[in-house]
Amino acid sequence: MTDDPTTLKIGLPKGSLQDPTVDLFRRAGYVIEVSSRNYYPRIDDPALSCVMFRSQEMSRYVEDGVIDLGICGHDWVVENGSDVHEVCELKYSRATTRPAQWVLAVPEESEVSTPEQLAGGIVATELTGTVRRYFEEKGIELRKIEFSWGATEVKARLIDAIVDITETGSSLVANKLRVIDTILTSTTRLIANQQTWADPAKRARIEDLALLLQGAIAARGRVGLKLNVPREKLEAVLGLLPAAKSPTVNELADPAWVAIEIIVERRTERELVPRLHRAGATDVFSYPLQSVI
Ligand SMILES: Nc1ncnc2c1ncn2[C@@H]1O[C@H](COP(=O)(O)OP(=O)(O)OP(=O)(O)O)[C@@H](O)[C@H]1O
Ligand SMILES: O=P(O)(O)OC[C@H]1O[C@H](OP(=O)(O)OP(=O)(O)O)[C@H](O)[C@@H]1O
Ligand SMILES: [Mg+2]
Repeated sequence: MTDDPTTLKIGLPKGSLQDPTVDLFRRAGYVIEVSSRNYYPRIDDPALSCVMFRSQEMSRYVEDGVIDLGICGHDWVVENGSDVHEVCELKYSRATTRPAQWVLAVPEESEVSTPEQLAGGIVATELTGTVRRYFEEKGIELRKIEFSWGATEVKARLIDAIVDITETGSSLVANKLRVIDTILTSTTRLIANQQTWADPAKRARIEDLALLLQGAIAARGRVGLKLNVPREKLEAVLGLLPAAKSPTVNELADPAWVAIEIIVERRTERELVPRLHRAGATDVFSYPLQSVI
């Protein structure tokens, strides 16, 4: 890491969020290299220096100014009660773009179906502070909230319940667990040290970084479409396109034809393209987008 005071020190999350975070930086246009035992990834931006931390600890180091910025789950900012500035939400988890959820779960065969029925029981979790507050706010007294180092699902049958994180739900299904409540929903965040954020020059650079990262996320769900249309069918084809943004319409060498270019939601592509073709569009091709800002 550099000691240059103008360099922004950013913490990248080790663990669950590591691969999707590195992938996000690459799609945002950075060349970033991570090697397995070196916790200082190399990045091709001289104004940024990277260090890897566990997501759980990120907000503490950002709060203390050890690093200027960090990427971590919102859950651990809440759990640590850190005074940091949340610059923006970055919508990705370990495997999907869905948020991760901390859920209160019991074995499928358990008679418990409400948190109140857990009074006097033992609950295991990694997120002890947040879980303690949850039960306190409901006025439910437990015998114990036990810290779990991991493999939390297995403990549900040894004690009364667990609070663990779920994203795809496959671990809950595999361990035959039933969710009785959601305690916290969490997405990934870009967080900044309060003093760094208060510095206008640094803030502008952080905002630029946020824009690039969010642009790469926005591009993931969209595709570009390019198509040629006979001029007399232009109106019919335009009528099929999403209304929110007007498409680019370009002249072609042959005055009887025009070319249309538009960005659409990836999930609508399959339905839209055959309809455009039927309406007279030819040479329809779609391409992935690197970034949408
Ligand atoms: N599917 C997921 N499982 C676990 N954490 C996830 C998932 N999706 C997103 N996260 C986020 O990742 C962070 C936890 O990451 P971290 O890698 O440090 O823990 P971990 O995955 O439990 O690590 P370990 O492999 O040691 O269990 C949290 O902020 C959490 O919200
Ligand atoms: O809903 P899913 O997509 O299945 O994801 C949730 C799983 O991921 C995490 O486990 P992790 O790999 O961190 O192992 P750990 O339980 O040992 O921490 C979490 O503790 C769940 O087990
Ligand atoms: Mg884990």
